[in-house]
Amino acid sequence: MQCPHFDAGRCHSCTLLATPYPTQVAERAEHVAALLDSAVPGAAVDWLPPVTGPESGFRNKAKMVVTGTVDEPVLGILGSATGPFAGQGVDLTDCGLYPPALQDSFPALAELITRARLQPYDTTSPSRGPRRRESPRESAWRGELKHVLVTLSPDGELMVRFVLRSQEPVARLRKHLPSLLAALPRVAVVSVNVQPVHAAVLEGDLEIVLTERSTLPMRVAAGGGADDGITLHLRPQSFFQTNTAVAAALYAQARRWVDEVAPASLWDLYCGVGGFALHCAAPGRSVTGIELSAEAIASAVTTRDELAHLPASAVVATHDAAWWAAATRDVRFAAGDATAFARDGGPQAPELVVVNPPRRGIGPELAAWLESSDVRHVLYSSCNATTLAADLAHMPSLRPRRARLLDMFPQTGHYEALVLLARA
Ligand SMILES: C[S@@+](CC[C@H](N)C(=O)[O-])C[C@H]1O[C@@H](n2cnc3c(N)ncnc32)[C@H](O)[C@@H]1O
Repeated sequence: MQCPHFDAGRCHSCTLLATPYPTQVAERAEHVAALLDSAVPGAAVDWLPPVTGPESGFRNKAKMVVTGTVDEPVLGILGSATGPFAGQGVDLTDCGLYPPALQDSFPALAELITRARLQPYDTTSPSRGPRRRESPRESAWRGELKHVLVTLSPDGELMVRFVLRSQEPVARLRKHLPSLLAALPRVAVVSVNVQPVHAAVLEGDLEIVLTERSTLPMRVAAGGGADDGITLHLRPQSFFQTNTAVAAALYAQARRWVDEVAPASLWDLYCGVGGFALHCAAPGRSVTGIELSAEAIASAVTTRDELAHLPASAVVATHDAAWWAAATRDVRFAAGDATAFARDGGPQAPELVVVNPPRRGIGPELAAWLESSDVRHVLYSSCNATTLAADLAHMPSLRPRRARLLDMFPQTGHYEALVLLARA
């Protein structure tokens, strides 16, 4: 794939652009197999062929740093610390990783920034004198708008979040919101996130939703059909897998392996908005999802309740309304720390545990708990095979049996790996 920004040295994100895509996939497959082999020597792992999706236009979310001026805002990234673009805003509105519907939203968003006078946050210079630089207080930096975060649903709707330094511009944003909604009628949710700290942090704790709707419906359909996917609800501060097509394949694969094992009880730790829990639900199966973000838990509960009360004629993910009413009867979600829940949870250990942690992995404490528990199977979905391998080394009694690479982030060294472990 060719990219003018990469060629000119303006953006270095897609480190493997020069490598043909089939070679990239083969190398990633070798990489994860070698890591698993070194973590668990001699494990007889049945590898399924890698799941791939489109090579470009696959990112469902754009995280745009806003630089430039209020009259000419630049949406993209800040050039890397060294080199010819250091400290400069780089326009990435035509980035090839974004689908056309995301790219098409950027001009109207830039126009709103100008109309509502959302001055881009100036990360480079405190406004008043050297003493401020010695003691960097947030008030010393100019500007308000830090990032614009845009998520595209598979059905073409958008969620737009403005990350601001303070609430000062919120009234202006509200006033000009109708013009944005007129220009982009597929915008379902608009919110402000307040991130008051001068630090390389994408977003803060406070979220103010400006639209009537607060969730973006994300239909994840492995087969692509209108009624074969579950529609997950996504609130502004919740995590969602970056590549919706590959995420659908990930949840479908998880469901197939879980149904083969047919556990009566399952925990989905690090459950986010409930993707694994809800895809793996079944009549007679008790499912518990645990997640740190209360917003994500609220989203998961919304989806569960929607599935529990489908209209009699509805068919979702090939099951009818009666099946879903039975499948969701024993599905619960709770906000909390995954390790603390397992350690202090009190309830009997389930037959199967799904874990899908952030890049740092589940860590030695949860791995040790799983190792010494009665859990028969673990389904580990990982976006970082190095921490996956380290975690597996802490669970020698749980042997990897089946595995699959899911190519979630083409053009980069990153990928998702799904591994089914069974107690030896
Ligand atoms: C890779 S995401 C997976 C989310 C979800 N399984 C999915 O498929 O979208 C990891 C999730 O773990 C959550 N998380 C981070 N630390 C956690 C912790 N200590 N305990 C529970 N959840 C945590 C994050 O908020 C995030 O939603």
